[in-house]
Amino acid sequence: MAGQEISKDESLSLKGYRHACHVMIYADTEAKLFGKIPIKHIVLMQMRFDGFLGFPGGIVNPREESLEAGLCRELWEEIGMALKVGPEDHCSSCLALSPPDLVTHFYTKKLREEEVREVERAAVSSAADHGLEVMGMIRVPLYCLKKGEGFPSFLSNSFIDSARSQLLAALRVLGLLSQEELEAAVATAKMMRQSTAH
Ligand SMILES: O=c1[nH]cnc2c1ncn2[C@H]1C[C@H](O)[C@@H](COP(=O)(O)OP(=O)(O)O)O1
Repeated sequence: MAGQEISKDESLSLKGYRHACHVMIYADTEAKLFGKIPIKHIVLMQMRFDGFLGFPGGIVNPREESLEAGLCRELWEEIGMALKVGPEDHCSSCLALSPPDLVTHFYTKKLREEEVREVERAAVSSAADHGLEVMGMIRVPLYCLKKGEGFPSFLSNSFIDSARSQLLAALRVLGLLSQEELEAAVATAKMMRQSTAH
């Protein structure tokens, strides 16, 4: 769950807060699963060292660098290549529910499909954090197949902090999935979690 939304400027005036910046990298694609199911969009997340899914990024100290400069530095460590994320890519800033002294800033960055492939290659071959803090970049399956396979099943995973809410909000705001598709996937994921709970 996400905490209370706050403006980026207001959050930077708060005393004693830490700032975390993360980015959703995405692209359009013509690719089709099994040659027939349109994938439509590539959305990148990562499997973290702690077994949770999240977005690339990390803690930034705004007294030392801008949020965007700090995010790009974190990206260099996690994906192993320079990726420019600027203020124009800012999506939301929220007071985290836990820990209480954290602001989470979220960005979205649209690339071309070939550039996303480059990010994926660099993440494995050059990133300092690969196999350490980051176990690997992953693509989010946005389609929905029978019995909740695809996006609903993906949503049943464990996400770090507000990463799941950030994903759902970004897909809605960017129009990558419709409100109806999102609601159906969330409802199916909830049923899947209940049916597998011990
Ligand atoms: O994807 C995310 N969305 C929202 N919050 C996140 C996400 N990933 C981590 N976090 C939270 C968890 C921590 O409280 C901070 C910083 O985490 P992390 O990315 O692991 O940063 P460092 O490597 O410690 O710099 O944000």
